[in-house]
Amino acid sequence: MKEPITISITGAAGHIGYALLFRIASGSVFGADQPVNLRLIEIEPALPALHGVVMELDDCAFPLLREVVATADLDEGFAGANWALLVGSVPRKAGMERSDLLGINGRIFTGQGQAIAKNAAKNIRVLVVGNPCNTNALIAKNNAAGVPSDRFFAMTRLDENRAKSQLAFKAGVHASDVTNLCIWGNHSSTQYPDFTNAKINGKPATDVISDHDWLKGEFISTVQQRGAAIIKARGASSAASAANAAIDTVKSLIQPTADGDWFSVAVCSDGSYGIEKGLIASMPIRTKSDGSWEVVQGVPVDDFSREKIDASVAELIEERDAVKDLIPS
Ligand SMILES: NC(=O)C1=CN([C@@H]2O[C@H](COP(=O)(O)OP(=O)(O)OC[C@H]3O[C@@H](n4cnc5c(N)ncnc54)[C@H](O)[C@@H]3O)[C@@H](O)[C@H]2O)C=CC1
Ligand SMILES: O=C([O-])CC(=O)C(=O)O
Repeated sequence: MKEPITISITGAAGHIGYALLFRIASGSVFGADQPVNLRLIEIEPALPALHGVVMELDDCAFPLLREVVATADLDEGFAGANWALLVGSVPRKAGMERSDLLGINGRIFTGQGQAIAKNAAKNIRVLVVGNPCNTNALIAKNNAAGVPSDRFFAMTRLDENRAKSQLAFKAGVHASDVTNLCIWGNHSSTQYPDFTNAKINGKPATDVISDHDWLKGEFISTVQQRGAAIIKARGASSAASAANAAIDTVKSLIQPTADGDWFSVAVCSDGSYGIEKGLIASMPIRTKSDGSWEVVQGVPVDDFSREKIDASVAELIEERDAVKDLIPS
């Protein structure tokens, strides 16, 4: 039996938390031979609800689940963490942009970044889900002195999965037939789902789908606005699909990427593709056989794509400038 790994999850009593914890505890994320410890972090008022969730975890009698800690104390919550899934934060309501949450949520990620730096394991990896996730990840990264920048990620996988499903519906194929789908930029309504490099059963999506007006118009706006459409329909923001995307992200970061493919996650830019260094921006990523990741280089960026990527990166710069006081110089 392997040594247990420790996963810290904030917002564990929330909607996404409820859809996430049980899949991690069951072994469907880190593997059927990998025991896990869960350190579940909530704000004080949500601790009673969190205790109910812990009772349910107990009642599953998961063979791989070892220690479960429920706490509002960040030092205790991130102690020895190998992975930190930062979900805890307020979701937006109908009519809001995700960036409207910066003032409410941004501050959460200063203390969490500091606590991660102080308490987590040396190999910590941090996935930020709470919105606006790119800039919250930027805040966490910049407050986590000593933790390398390549350990911080923000989630754009839900957007990738949404884009794959939309292309698959249009082409009359299954979503798993769609590969090489990159979301560029911010997890926001400026994000760019790049159909120009996507493939459907190995062929360019632009050859398989002849309706290029749809690709350039309705496809992009459907993906950009999908979160808002779910809030309108459900009266609450995506939770099960978001938890599923968080799981897909972690799995993609721990398993080698299929040859020639890539996946989407926002990482700390090294300046690739002209994206300002230091921003947390989504781009094409692959995981190598040694478990490290790299930005896939040489993905063609035409004039149409360039304009879209630049618009989303400009928004990331605006968000960063708006939270200057949360980022130590
Ligand atoms: N990146 C993405 O693709 C997506 C991101 N989201 C975002 O995920 C976040 C969580 O969504 P839901 O689970 O639906 O919301 P929710 O309101 O159901 O749960 C959030 C939980 O976070 C907790 N929380 C608040 N502040 C906290 C703090 N400082 N420390 C620890 N926990 C704290 C709350 O008590 C609550 O239990 C929202 O910001 C939402 O916008 C949602 C869907 C997709
Ligand atoms: O739209 C929202 O506020 C929640 C979210 O991030 C998504 O569903 O992509």
